[in-house]
Amino acid sequence: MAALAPDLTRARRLVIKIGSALLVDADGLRRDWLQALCDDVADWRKGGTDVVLVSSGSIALGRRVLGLPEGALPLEQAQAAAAVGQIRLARAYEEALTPHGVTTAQVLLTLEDSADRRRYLNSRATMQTLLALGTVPIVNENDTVATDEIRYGDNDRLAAQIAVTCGADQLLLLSDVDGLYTANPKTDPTAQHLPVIAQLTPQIEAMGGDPVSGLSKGGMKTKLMAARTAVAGGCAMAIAEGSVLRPLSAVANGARSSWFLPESDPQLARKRWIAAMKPKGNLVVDEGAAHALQRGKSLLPAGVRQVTGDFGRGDPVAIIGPQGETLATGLSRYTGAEARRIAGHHSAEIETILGYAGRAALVHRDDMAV
Ligand SMILES: Nc1ncnc2c1ncn2[C@@H]1O[C@H](COP(=O)(O)OP(=O)(O)O)[C@@H](O)[C@H]1O
Ligand SMILES: N[C@@H](CCC(=O)OP(=O)(O)O)C(=O)O
Repeated sequence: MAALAPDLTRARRLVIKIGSALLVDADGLRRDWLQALCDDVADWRKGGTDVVLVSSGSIALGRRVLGLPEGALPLEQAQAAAAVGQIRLARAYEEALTPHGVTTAQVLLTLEDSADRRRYLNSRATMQTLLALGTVPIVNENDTVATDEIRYGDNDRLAAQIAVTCGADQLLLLSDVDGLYTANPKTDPTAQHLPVIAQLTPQIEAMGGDPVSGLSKGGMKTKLMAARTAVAGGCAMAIAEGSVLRPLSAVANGARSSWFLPESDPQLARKRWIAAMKPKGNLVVDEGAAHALQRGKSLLPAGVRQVTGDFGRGDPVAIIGPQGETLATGLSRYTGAEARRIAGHHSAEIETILGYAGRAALVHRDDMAV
């Protein structure tokens, strides 16, 4: 393993993406392989790593059960196959992990669940809770309802989004290739393997070639797009050969792979992401609150003089100083209507004013880019 590559055995929170071809072959579900993968997953859980599995395979499994023909399927048939396959897929993971005392949970998402702020916060909270409870979430795209406009279409990018959403420090894409090469190794015998990619330069991005289909499903292209999301979100990403039994142990023991190094720590990446958001409202604060923010404190309702805009919980708001200068962008823990009612009041009064106990801070320092 290259010196700079992260150590898989030391992952704090690990997201693993499993492609359809690894799970399903001409004879159906590869149960022995799945059991060996889950034996690895259980070992990593025992070692204290939180694990999320992003698994493809619902369409590949379902189409076999339904006896659908080879080749591309019309959308309705792919969705029907996904419905039939997903239930079997989730069951197979459950059967492989239960003997290890590991509880599984099924999570089905669409692109909208990360694009829409409220749904994003909801799915993030659910994932955090599932991990805090010690379960292994099994994630897939909700293919049965996801039409073209709202679907990722490939689980590489879904896995990267999940990794960033959950604050994972490592993402492992298990594929049929042991990493990124300077060109497609299946067609170019001179292609060189790249063990560590410290920066996603345009030269590296060009190595992905063209997507296999209009949906960018498959190939290296979507893996490089996933890498961009992961590393910008502070998560290291690896591409490794997954067809061997116990692929996590293989990588940990030095099997060839490619690692993309994170750009920054997740907290810094999150602040950058917040800073780039378009505010949906303004909170004008007094001198005391402005000073508190400079010292890294949260914004309490007591320091807020004026609230403008119609925003929801979790929406971005601009925090404006007494002289009209923009001090920060942050995510509001209250709606615009609620913020107007509690502005200027002490946090202890929130329950009396709103009729329920809310958070003490209007914008928490973790959710603020100053
Ligand atoms: N620069 C490259 N380096 C490695 N593989 C590449 C490259 N360009 C294209 N590929 C192709 O990408 C394939 C892996 O993508 P894909 O088949 O979609 O895997 P998965 O099913 O795991 O998502 C490899 O088998 C290889 O043929
Ligand atoms: N969500 C789809 C898989 C999409 C996908 O990315 O597939 P693959 O390229 O095999 O990882 C399914 O479960 O069939």
